[in-house]
Amino acid sequence: MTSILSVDRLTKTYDGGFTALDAVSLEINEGEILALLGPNGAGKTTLISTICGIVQPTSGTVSVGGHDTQENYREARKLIGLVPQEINLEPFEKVINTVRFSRGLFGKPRDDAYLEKILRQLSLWDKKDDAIRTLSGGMKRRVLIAKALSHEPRVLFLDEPTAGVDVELRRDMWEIVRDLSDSGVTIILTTHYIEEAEAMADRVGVINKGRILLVEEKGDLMARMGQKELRLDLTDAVDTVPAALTSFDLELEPGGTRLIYRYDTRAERTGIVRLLTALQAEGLHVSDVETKQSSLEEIFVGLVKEGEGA
Ligand SMILES: Nc1ncnc2c1ncn2[C@@H]1O[C@H](COP(=O)(O)OP(=O)(O)OP(=O)(O)O)[C@@H](O)[C@H]1O
Repeated sequence: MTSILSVDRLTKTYDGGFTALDAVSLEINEGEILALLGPNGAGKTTLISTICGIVQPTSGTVSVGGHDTQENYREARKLIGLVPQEINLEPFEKVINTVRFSRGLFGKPRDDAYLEKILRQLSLWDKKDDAIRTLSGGMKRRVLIAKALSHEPRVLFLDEPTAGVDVELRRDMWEIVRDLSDSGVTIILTTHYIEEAEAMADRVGVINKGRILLVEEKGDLMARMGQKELRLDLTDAVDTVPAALTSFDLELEPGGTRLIYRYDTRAERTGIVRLLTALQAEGLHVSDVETKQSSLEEIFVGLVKEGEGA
């Protein structure tokens, strides 16, 4: 895997003395989709803005495609496209003109064929001559993406691409992001929606209070998320898990009347029926059952809490 973006101990302390980024290090691989998940005020926008050169870092370095953003800002910035959180478009401008103008800002020669390609990809081609103010909110967001892609960046940042967007548009956006990824663009998006990270990302990073708490393959996180607990209350207490049941992943709670069985919800067989049959064969009677899902949400909330306790 080739690294396209390298963030090394990036720290940002704002003028008032508030540290919004605290020694953040992150390696982004070419072609991946990374979702940065974090609560309000975690530092997501500050991180993106610092990488894109909108905010000056207090210390640390960022390099994009081998170009240091401090020493070689213009070269580094050319490789980055940024879709901001807020819609900041010129209402009376035509779609095509605003996208063409964005490309020009990066000193790229006019290339109508390329702009047609991205406008088509974003289902905006038939709106190219429409004034921005006549577009729906979802289309305006797509225009922001078209602008960000206009100079052919290799890395695209999407800051909260679906904040305040309805469920249907959110799904549209997910599809667009996947499409862009398939066309070879590396994507870093921020979100507070866990399901968004689940739906799109190859890797998920969790950020809170200016610190990266983890960066992990989504599959690994999902494997943890897939865990479910079955709690079985026994009529009579036992001292230990009976030998016949040791092949099951069972935990006996203190007091001896509750067994906890952990299983993978995505497995073809959960083993529950087998477990209940084995319990019966052992002469153990179950008086009540309860299940509990450990979700990515719980993992996320747990991580954030742990980080705060530290
Ligand atoms: N210009 C600034 N001066 C001082 N503090 C700032 C400035 N910009 C942001 N902050 C603070 O830095 C922290 C991180 O803000 P940031 O916008 O990066 O968070 P975020 O994770 O993007 O949040 P959200 O999800 O709400 O957009 C916040 O506490 C915010 O108040």
